[in-house]
Amino acid sequence: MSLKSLPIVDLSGLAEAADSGDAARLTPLAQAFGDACRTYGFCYIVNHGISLELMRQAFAMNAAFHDRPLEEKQQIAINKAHRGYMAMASSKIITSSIETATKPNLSESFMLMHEVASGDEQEPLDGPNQWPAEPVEFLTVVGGYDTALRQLGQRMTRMIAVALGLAPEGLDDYFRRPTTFLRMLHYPPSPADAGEKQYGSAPHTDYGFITILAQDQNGGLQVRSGNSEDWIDATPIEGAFVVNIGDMGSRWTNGLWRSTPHRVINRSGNERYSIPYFYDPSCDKVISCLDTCRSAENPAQFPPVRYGEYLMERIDANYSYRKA
Ligand SMILES: O=C(O)CCC(=O)C(=O)O
Ligand SMILES: [Fe+2]
Repeated sequence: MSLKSLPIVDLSGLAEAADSGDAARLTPLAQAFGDACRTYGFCYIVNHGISLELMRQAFAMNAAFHDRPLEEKQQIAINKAHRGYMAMASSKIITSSIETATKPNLSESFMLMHEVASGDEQEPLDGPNQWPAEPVEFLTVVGGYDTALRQLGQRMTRMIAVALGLAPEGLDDYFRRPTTFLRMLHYPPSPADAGEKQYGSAPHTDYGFITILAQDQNGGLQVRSGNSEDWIDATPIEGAFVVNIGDMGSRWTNGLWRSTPHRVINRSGNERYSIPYFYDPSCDKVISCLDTCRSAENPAQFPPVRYGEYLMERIDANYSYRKA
């Protein structure tokens, strides 16, 4: 199958329906979202409840942070808990089944994860976040954005449960301590002489459950069309998020929902900023094929896996700082 543009799913009413666990009101949203996930693994969402103003403020912080001097950003260089600043060219996608990455990605980023107080660490990636001292509003704005996105992830998970034939609360237990990554990305313009395979983000699938991505107006994100070699532009829509299913989301659903390859090439000539938010299960949860996604004719394709173990394998393979 090939497609020209991603479907747009209207989530009006999600907050009330999800918070009250109202399956009947979640059903129409769940149907539209589930269709997109089965067919494309990608869609835009609109009327999702996050204000345009908050999105704009988060982008302003993204640009202001990356404008700070490199030495200052390096003071919060990414740590073993995967939190902090990742300099240009430090992530290369090794586990991609799509294409062997030959050059590091042309991007720098700031990674914020779910907060774990010092002394409360239980999992390999647990630990406190590293906040920059400048810009001074960063913690308040980005912390607020992170909280809002977590709530959206929670609500969408109730819709997703319904889409997968469960009660609205059917997946709640897996997300008691969700594993979250908020990544503030900066992509410089791709140089005019950039050769083949020089990407802002090389072709990959995401590891986790769902990704809720905000992008600026520059464009550059492309999504693979069906099983073909064509790429379609995820053209920016102001105020919308691009949502996609990650490998764990696909595995959980026995492959019924797709984890679709995507890539970024910033040909706009401008600095490009994006903020993906990865909303994943608690690390201590074992993910096995959902009962509603298997049958005698369609048995489970993947063995159960503890989410934390699966995640560490992917993270250790893809980030050079972990090998240092
Ligand atoms: O920057 C983007 O538009 C996409 C980023 C992405 O795919 C990722 O970080 O996994
Ligand atoms: Fe991605």
